[in-house]
Amino acid sequence: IIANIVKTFKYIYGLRFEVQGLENFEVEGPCVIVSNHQSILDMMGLMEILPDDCVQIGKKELLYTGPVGLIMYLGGVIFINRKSTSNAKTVMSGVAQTMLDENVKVWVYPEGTRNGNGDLLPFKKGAFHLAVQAQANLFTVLYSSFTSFYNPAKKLFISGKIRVEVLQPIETKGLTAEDVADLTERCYCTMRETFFRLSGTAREPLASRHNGLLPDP
Ligand SMILES: CCCCC/C=C\C/C=C\CCCCCCCC(=O)SCCNC(=O)CCNC(=O)[C@H](O)C(C)(C)COP(=O)(O)OP(=O)(O)OC[C@H]1O[C@@H](n2cnc3c(N)ncnc32)[C@H](O)[C@@H]1OP(=O)(O)O
Ligand SMILES: CCCCCCCC/C=C\CCCCCCCC(=O)OC[C@@H](O)COP(=O)(O)O
Repeated sequence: IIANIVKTFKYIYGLRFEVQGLENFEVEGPCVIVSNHQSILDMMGLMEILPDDCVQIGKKELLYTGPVGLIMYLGGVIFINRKSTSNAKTVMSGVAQTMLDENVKVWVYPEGTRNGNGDLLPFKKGAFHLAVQAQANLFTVLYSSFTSFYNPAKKLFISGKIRVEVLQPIETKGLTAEDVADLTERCYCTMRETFFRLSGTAREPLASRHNGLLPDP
């Protein structure tokens, strides 16, 4: 119900979604879906392609946003405390079991926060641990940059087109916790390349973007 309501918002805001690779979602069974997260506008992009039986991981503060929090709670959003890694890890290991028991898909924003600076932030590892723990397929989804039509700092919000791509699933069967760092890095590199391609922007070296905090790809 919520997806159908939110999907109508694009007409109000003059946004158009051009989706490629949706057929990649046509794989049975539980999975983890990771995507980039630029703004609250992502809720429209999420609902545009949301598969059935898919819940999202959200920060626990969202639970206290009145009716919106209640809707999220009823919709099955899994709330985590980002300030406590041990608490978030405990919640997420329970999620791996539920995914398998109830055939559920889980959508995670691995940047862990909104980021509208025209690049991807370094990824947190929770989503990748989750996929490995559940031995489930991992899907990566990219939304092109919003910066040409939406920039709160410049008070810019005009109509625009968002290109979306669902990439081929990545199998995690046989992977263990030791493989998570490598899996995270591989997904980050692929998603960043795809993000720049969809956005029509040039790839900048990681070191200059993140002040050398990230290792070279
Ligand atoms: C008409 C009205 C309409 C109204 C519409 C209303 C509602 C719409 C309905 C629904 C839509 C809902 C959409 C919700 C969107 C919500 C968006 C968000 O809130 S994004 C923010 C929250 N999400 C996240 O933070 C997820 C990403 N974060 C992570 O995955 C993190 O890893 C973490 C689990 C939170 C932990 O964070 P930390 O900062 O500690 O990061 P690290 O990744 O560096 O981890 C540290 C350390 O721990 C190891 N680790 C991490 N996770 C695990 C694990 N699960 N198991 C084992 N180990 C784990 C990790 O490897 C690191 O160790 P090491 O460095 O040694 O490798
Ligand atoms: C100005 C344009 C506003 C347009 C809004 C259009 C779309 C609205 C659709 C549904 C409305 C309510 C859903 C609220 C969900 C909010 C999800 C979100 O974006 O949470 C922030 C969280 O990830 C990270 O938080 P921080 O970036 O760390 O803090």
